[in-house]
Amino acid sequence: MYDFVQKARAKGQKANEFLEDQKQWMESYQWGKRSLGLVDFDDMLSYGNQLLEVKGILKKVCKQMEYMLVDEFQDLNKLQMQIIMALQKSKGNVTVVGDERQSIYGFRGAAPDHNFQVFLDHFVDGNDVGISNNKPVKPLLAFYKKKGIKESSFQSLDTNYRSKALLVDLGNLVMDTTNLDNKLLSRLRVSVTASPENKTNDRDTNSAFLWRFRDEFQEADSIARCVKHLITKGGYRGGEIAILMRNLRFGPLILTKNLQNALALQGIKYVVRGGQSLVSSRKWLGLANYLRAVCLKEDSEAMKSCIEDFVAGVGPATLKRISDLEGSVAKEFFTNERSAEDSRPVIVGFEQCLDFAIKTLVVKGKTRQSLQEFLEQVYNLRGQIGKSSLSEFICSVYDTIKPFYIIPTTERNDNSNDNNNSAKKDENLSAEIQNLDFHKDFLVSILKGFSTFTADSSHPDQSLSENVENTDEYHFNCVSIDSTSIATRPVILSFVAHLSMLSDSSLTNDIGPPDQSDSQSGTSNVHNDARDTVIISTIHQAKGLEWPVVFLPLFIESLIPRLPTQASLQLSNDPYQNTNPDIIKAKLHHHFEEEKRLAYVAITRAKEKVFISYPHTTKDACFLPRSGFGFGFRNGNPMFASSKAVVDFDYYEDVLCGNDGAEPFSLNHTILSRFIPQNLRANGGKISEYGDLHFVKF
Ligand SMILES: Nc1ncnc2c1ncn2[C@@H]1O[C@H](COP(=O)(O)OP(=O)(O)OP(=O)(O)O)[C@@H](O)[C@H]1O
Repeated sequence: MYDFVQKARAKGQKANEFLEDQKQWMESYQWGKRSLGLVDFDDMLSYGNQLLEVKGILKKVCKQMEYMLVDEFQDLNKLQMQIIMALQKSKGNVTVVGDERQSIYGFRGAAPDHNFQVFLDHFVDGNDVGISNNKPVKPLLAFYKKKGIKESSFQSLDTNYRSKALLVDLGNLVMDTTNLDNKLLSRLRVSVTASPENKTNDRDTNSAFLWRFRDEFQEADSIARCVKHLITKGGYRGGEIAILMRNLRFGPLILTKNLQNALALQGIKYVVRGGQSLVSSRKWLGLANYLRAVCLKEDSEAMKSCIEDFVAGVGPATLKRISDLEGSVAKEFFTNERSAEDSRPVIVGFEQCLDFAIKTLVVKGKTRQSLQEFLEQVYNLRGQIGKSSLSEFICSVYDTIKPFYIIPTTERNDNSNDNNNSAKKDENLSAEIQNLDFHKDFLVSILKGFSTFTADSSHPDQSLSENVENTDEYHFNCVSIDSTSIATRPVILSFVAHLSMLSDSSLTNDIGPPDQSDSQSGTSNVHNDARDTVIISTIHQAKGLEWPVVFLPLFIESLIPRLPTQASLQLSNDPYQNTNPDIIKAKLHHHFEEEKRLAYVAITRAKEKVFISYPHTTKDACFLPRSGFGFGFRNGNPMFASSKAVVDFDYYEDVLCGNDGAEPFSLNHTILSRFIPQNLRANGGKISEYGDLHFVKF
């Protein structure tokens, strides 16, 4: 319903244009909003627009601004365009920047052709407003010359300073196959070239990769290993890497789940953006950290975060003092537990430092007491591993941290320099507990919805959610956390990954530039450091952003390009129109053009490397190699038009594309017919239902 309302409003549809049942939807949606006292995003636009009609307001607003600059102009819908029109003070005060290739908000009513047309008709007055040395858009000028528009009213931005030349080529290949049926847009299009600097860089030859994997588990695992490799050996930081996907969910399927598990198992910090967050709360992150701290003794960062969250009066300064004991702990270990001949290095985790700090009175008084109590709780919970079921165990962890969320700040002992910091945090946490019904039943319901592939690695597809009891009955085998066996850890980590996805927005909120005091004191507060956090995001959310390295997993038909649904084709209720092959063809064309632009946006987010991948076993194949996108496999090697892409990780030889011989491609191929799976192609123009999706036969 929301989807319908959103689209209708974005298109500026009026009530009298709706059918009877659509009117009812609209009314009940409005009623629901009003009764809850809510204003949605479109309301902000339409109320804003209405406000401008109130006498005096428009004048007042316009007085405040001399010039207007509109970025991402192609994405404006009609309502937004109306606002721009209203705010236009005089010709020449509006500058718009847009790229028709990046128009990916058609589903929200974006109408680039309409926007550019309106701009040319209403805003351009022929004033010479030359602002750069870029070339004007020649073809467009020829067309508009007779209207008296001067050349410098248009500037073409045709140099890509962001990406390596091969990535620019790849983007162009994708777009070259786009058939523009709109004259204005085709006149506006300029061909993009890489900047001279990006053309000459040696690394360019290793910038684009196409991977095919056995299945989505192998894909996720390999991406996580590759990310790790890039961070540990390639000199990249986590925050320089993004994993972009068409959808983070697909119906009930959580598409990022495998990736999250794989990243968690590699110890890579990540944040999921753009997903539908079921629970937006920091407390879920707190629970996830506590689980990690209990289950993974070596996860120092999780333990530090827990202490910050759950131990009163301890903040970054105290944590740093404790971390600094690393050397002393190692020395003690060598003296007491190692023979003189054993020269293996020793890795000291934060927990050992904490234990040492308590023993040697490096921390004193109430802080020491609180830290000791915290450690004892952790040890107690660890003792349960191997004895209780997953749900019992997680509920015990929850019971342990629950009091920290409900004890008011004033009753907490704040006894160090970190008081302010921790008091503020406590305040946030207790505000959250009041707002959300955070109780055990809810936790258990999440647990019941949790399915993991790690419970029985011999059956990677086993979904524990099919049988809740399975999860509940699953007992940990791992008797000691120190054991090298990881038999139970994946289960817990899977759950942690699952949980952190539920709390993705709270994680996102936590990410920010490193705290000044932290960098001065040398403390690394990794959890709050965006620079070390890999981003998992939707392609739509990545718009306008860039990363040195971009992974594009699950590049499979049905995700990208998404197959058209009845709704996406916006078929009308008129049965004649729905069976008219020309109309259907035109709408399909429109649908897939937008999907290709999405691929273009995804590819052009990368500055240095892009890894496009897809699992082989799914029913849906990757459409890239056989589409007009201009790249595919030859003799088992991924190739683009220039054959320049060479995979540079020997490490990954085993997981790279299989030998499927040449798979030729043709730039001239009719994209449309290639996109529609063979079995769905038929004569006539009937719509058939296929599972939940409606496919169109033509
Ligand atoms: N003249 C220039 N010289 C060097 N680098 C530049 C120049 N202009 C832009 N860049 C760099 O190129 C990258 C892309 O620039 P910017 O984000 O402004 O482009 P954009 O057209 O808005 O991109 P998109 O619309 O695809 O998101 C940035 O890293 C920016 O610093």
